[in-house]
Amino acid sequence: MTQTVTPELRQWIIEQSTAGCMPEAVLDAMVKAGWQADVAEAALEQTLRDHLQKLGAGRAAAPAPGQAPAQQPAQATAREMATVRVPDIALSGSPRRLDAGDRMVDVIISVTQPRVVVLGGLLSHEECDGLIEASRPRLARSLTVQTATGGEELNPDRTSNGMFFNRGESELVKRIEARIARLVNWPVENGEGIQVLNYKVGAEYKPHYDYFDPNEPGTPTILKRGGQRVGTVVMYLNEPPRGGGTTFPDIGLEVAPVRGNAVFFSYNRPHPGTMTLHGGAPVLEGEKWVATKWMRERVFE
Ligand SMILES: O=C(O)CCC(=O)C(=O)O
Ligand SMILES: [Fe+2]
Repeated sequence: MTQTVTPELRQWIIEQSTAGCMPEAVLDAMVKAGWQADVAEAALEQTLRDHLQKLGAGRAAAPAPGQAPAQQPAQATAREMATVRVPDIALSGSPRRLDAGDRMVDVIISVTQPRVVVLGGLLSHEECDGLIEASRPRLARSLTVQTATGGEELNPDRTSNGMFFNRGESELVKRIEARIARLVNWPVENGEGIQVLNYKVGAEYKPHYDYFDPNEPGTPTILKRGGQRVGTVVMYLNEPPRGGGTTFPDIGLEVAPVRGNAVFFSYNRPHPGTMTLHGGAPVLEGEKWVATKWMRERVFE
């Protein structure tokens, strides 16, 4: 059976995309509604391309008489058209150290795909201790935002204790937030409050993605506050003698938890294709403390 793309479907695609739905989610919904995957993909790509061209034509100046019309941009895929800007660290020229404003930070490892950068000395030892001590009275078994409802729940995949600082709540928190914002070129206002996690022996955070799953019914509610997550910085506040590394199974990378160091990674769409699956490996000896900073597309308040 041949399926025909109707004007209603085109209109629906444009509405979903304008509302911030990623192409993968729109595609998925179409397939679930009975569209053949190849028809759905072609319709999505063509509709978005036509729509963007129409928007662009509205803005572009008409060519002067006798002048050739402006060249059409190279054909982009629907995914490329929907790609968002993400936090990133300026590493062109391969600098050994980065100026984070009030502190120089070492570049230890950088990976381009996925974007992962291991940073040395993002925090001083005193700052690590300061975060741990400030968090202690507020620790509770970690809750994860539950995308099914938009609420919070106890997550068996995450056996750590945790708490959130409010953004800018103390001089220490403010200083660290400003440093991260400068390093990853992303506004402080787009960041969630720093989260501190404490893992005891045997505790872990099973591999997961930090973005919110577009297929979960609670996700649109979560996204109203600042849009998707697009980047993460995990800072190590202490050093468990064994275990507790941050693993990236898709690329076989394990980052050792070294006090004051951090791992940064970014993801331009909420999709496993970003290869940003990661987890906190079980702590085998001692305990582990980390502070996580998540960055959103827009202002988070
Ligand atoms: O504990 C770790 O190494 C990873 C933490 C993490 O993935 C998170 O906080 O989202
Ligand atoms: Fe994570």
